[in-house]
Amino acid sequence: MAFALGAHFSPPICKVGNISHAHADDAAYVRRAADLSEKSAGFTSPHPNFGCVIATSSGKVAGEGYLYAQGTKPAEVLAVEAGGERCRGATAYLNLEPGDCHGDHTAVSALVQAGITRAVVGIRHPLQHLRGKAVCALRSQGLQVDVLGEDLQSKVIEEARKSCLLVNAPLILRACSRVPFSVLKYAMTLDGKIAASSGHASWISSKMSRSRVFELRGRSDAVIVGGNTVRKDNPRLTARDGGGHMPMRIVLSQTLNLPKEANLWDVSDASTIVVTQRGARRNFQKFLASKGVEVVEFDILNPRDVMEYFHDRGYLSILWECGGTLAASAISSRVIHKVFAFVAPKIIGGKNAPTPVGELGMVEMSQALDLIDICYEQVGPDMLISGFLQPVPDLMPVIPSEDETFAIDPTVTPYESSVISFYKTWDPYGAFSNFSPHPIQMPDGDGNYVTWSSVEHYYQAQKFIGVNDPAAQDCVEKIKAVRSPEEAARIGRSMQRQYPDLVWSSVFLKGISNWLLYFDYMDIIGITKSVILLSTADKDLLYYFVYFLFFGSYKKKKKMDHLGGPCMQLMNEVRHNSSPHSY
Ligand SMILES: NC(=O)C1=CN([C@@H]2O[C@H](COP(=O)(O)OP(=O)(O)OC[C@H]3O[C@@H](n4cnc5c(N)ncnc54)[C@H](OP(=O)(O)O)[C@@H]3O)[C@@H](O)[C@H]2O)C=CC1
Ligand SMILES: Nc1c(N[C@@H]2O[C@H](COP(=O)(O)O)[C@@H](O)[C@H]2O)[nH]c(=O)[nH]c1=O
Repeated sequence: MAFALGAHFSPPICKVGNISHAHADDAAYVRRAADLSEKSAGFTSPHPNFGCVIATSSGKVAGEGYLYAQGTKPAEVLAVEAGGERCRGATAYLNLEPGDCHGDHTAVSALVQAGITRAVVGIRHPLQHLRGKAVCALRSQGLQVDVLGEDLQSKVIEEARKSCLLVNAPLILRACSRVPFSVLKYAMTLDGKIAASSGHASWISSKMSRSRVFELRGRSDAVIVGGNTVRKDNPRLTARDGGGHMPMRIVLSQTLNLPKEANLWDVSDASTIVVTQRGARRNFQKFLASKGVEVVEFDILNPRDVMEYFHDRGYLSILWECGGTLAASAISSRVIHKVFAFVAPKIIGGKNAPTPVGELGMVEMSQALDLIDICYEQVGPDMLISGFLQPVPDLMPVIPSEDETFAIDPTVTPYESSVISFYKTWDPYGAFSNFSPHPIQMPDGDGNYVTWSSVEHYYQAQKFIGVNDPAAQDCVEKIKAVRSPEEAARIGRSMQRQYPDLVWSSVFLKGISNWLLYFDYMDIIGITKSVILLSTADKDLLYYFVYFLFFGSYKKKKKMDHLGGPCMQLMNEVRHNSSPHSY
């Protein structure tokens, strides 16, 4: 699949004065960058969408690129590679200011070295620790940098800026709130029902609409349903594209009165988490755990707390495919940002047939929630109506960080400052992440050094190396071949789910050495152990991957099975020993 193109895109011609002509061109190229940036959707877990278009002074596109996945080549690098010599004196159009999770200014250096003389940036990076850095770096290298809405202002520019905001809405939201971007999707008949009175709902929307839903799932970190939808529909909630990104499946159930036989308990294709109320049906919780389903308990199960929890676990984008009961609760809790309603030209009737949104406590039409930025699209015989329930926060002038908001309004709780949380490479401290895109060299069984694209590639492959089974060897080769650490993780985890016995014992034995490798890896990427010691001296280092079943759960301090305990012990030693750790 090509993702760096020498494309044939030309901006629409505008015949009004020179400035508006230039603005129309700039706006069209930035919009093109925003459209391109979306092409990565569904390949890996959602990540910031970056696109880059390079246009020559005569208005021809020299090269284009988009970020395929976390940890792969930046869009700017791909675009200058495609543009070659034609980049000299050209303008680079970026929907989003580059983020520097590599620690080596890759995107900025690529543009400078290619001879780009002007950059037009759709929006500044929303994350505080990256915001403005690349714009400054490019300017300090002598490039003219125009940021939409700051250096360029007009109606067309404003529209282009908006397309940049929309294409990265989940990231923007992450910068200013503590919940993931949530989309409520449903399919209803023309008379507003999401099922017949019997509860039967397959199918309301057409095959084409349902394929569109698979695509939406592929763009999401997780899909959520309520307990009743599990009981009535026995859904699978997979993206169905055979090998692409599979969202986590999440069930919210207070009673845990769920069937023993359910498609969601088969975790061979995708993982499932059941979120429930503390103490609910302990035996059923054990049963779910035996199936490989994670159970998370809350004191009171409300959508906002659940969303804050998944935000803290690094989730960026959630698709709600529940019925009206949970949908109403989620809307009331103000966690739903966007709605996708598929309306099918069918009438089913039924006084008690369920509707998409249950009780919201509104009594007058003036209280109705108005959608904004509405789109109407025909999908086969159905109409898809989408729109935002809450505006995407504007970055102008600057979204205050939660810490800054706390300084003004102490009732707003800032992030727990004693915890360093990282998972995604673009988060603060993201370079610590096992997804960080730095190749490592590790000795193989014969002592020869082999290069792995990232620690994640190496780690996932270790699960199968030495396992005497052709399927395991095939899996190692697949892991080696994929470009992004997240793809490596997907292959490794899905094999692990399919063949738990094959994998487990070998991983267990290798576990500690992998952890030690992790510290070596930090040396490789230039973060020495002493820096770790300094920067974490009075902090709890919260490694998200200790959530994984294998490591046990450090945060919940519940199960320190497998590696959870030894990891924390080792970390405490590293943190508190002044002498270098011996390994
Ligand atoms: N056409 C469509 O797009 C869709 C249609 N449907 C249809 O809708 C019907 C089911 O609708 P509905 O009963 O509303 O299903 P929901 O998916 O909304 O499930 C409701 C259940 O969610 C759980 N829940 C957990 N936390 C909360 C909370 N804070 N507030 C509310 N509920 C919570 C409870 O589960 P528990 O009881 O286990 O504690 C509750 O009974 C089915 O007939 C199904 O076919 C469903 C989804 C989409
Ligand atoms: N009935 C209905 C939908 N229902 C939703 O899809 C789920 C089933 O997903 P799966 O088992 O993966 O095919 C179901 O539980 C409910 O959330 N969706 C739609 O796009 N159109 C429809 O007509």
